[in-house]
Amino acid sequence: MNQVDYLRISLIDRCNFRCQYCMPEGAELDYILRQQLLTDEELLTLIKEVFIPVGFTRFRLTGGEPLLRPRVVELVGAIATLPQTQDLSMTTNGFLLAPMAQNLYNAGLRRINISLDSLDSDTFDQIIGNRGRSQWEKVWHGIQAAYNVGFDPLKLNVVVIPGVNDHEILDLAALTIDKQWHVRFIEFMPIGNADLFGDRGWIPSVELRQSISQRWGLTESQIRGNGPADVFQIPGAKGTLGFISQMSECFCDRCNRMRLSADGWLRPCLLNENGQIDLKTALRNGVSTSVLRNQVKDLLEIKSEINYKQRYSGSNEGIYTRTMSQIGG
Ligand SMILES: Nc1nc2c(ncn2[C@@H]2O[C@H](COP(=O)(O)OP(=O)(O)OP(=O)(O)O)[C@@H](O)[C@H]2O)c(=O)[nH]1
Ligand SMILES: C[S@@+](CC[C@H](N)C(=O)[O-])C[C@H]1O[C@@H](n2cnc3c(N)ncnc32)[C@H](O)[C@@H]1O
Ligand code: SF4
Ligand code: SF4
Repeated sequence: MNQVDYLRISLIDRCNFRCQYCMPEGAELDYILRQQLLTDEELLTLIKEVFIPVGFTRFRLTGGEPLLRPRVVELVGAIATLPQTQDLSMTTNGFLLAPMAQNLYNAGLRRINISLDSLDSDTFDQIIGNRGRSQWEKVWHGIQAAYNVGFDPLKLNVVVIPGVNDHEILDLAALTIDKQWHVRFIEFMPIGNADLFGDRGWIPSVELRQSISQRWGLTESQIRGNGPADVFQIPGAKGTLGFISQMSECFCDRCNRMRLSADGWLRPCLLNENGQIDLKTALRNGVSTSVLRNQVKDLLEIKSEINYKQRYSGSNEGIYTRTMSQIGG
């Protein structure tokens, strides 16, 4: 059985963007009330007394938009300095990153994944649901700031949506040639916005690899991440290209992760709502952390049975009570 040692922690369900693929358009989401969010203290208690003792050593902070979480730099520092933390990373949309990058780095964050779905500011605004002043430049500054501060690896996440940004694949891939950036193309999953997904909202990674390969050639990279990406490289490029192909290929047999929502629900599989445990309510009701540890251990035992089994069946199959922004991706 795969070792499950990677916890994706959603710090907040709110976001300053409304990406088309992540949230249903126009719908009002039920945001978690402030008093229902895990406090910093509760989160640290769960990490120290529940997750680390059962074997978790790698943590990713996500959201919603994690940089909207009050005192996020302090929280990063508290997790980074735990002796058992082997890896601490963050996934962010980058909008608030430029002025925070150095402080996050100083607090102990070393690697960061930033979403960037387009190099064109109009397309970008369309994807992120922005109707006001363009936000692209601020995100681009965030990426540059993270690079200058020394985040390594620096990964850029692109959700590929047919007819929206698929014409930019080569331009986005070209970013890896001169810079040590790692661009990852993600197949759109039918969770978040069923209407946009439609009958087939994703392009198989193999097709993207073919067009990149025709342009520059493409070799398998020696570098592997901690996650589900298959990593390739344009010959001679400084960075790499990752492909996260949850629709066309199955990587569930190498699944190494669970997810903790901002309101304290532990979720064993992104694409399956079975088996979730409400750790926050238990903690607030005075259940001891040793009992919670045993519950998480039991969940780890049965995780492979809960893991997503149906591959794409040709229709819009995603019926989920939480959107991606609420789960953390
Ligand atoms: N189906 C599925 N998709 C995942 C899983 N983990 C990540 N993804 C997808 O990959 C996207 C990017 O994930 P990131 O937050 O950048 O994290 P990662 O790729 O696991 O990160 P690294 O540790 O840097 O390799 C997510 O938004 C999801 O779309 C997973 O366990 N299952
Ligand atoms: C939910 S976001 C949270 C972190 C941060 N707000 C960001 O966008 O990077 C994490 C990741 O989920 C991805 N994502 C969201 N909805 C998705 C979907 N329907 N299919 C595939 N990936 C999705 C985003 O592109 C992003 O890389
Ligand atoms: S993908 Fe990230 S930035 Fe976009 S709406 Fe979802 S949580 Fe917000
Ligand atoms: S779909 Fe579920 S089992 Fe498969 S890799 Fe993602 S989280 Fe793991």
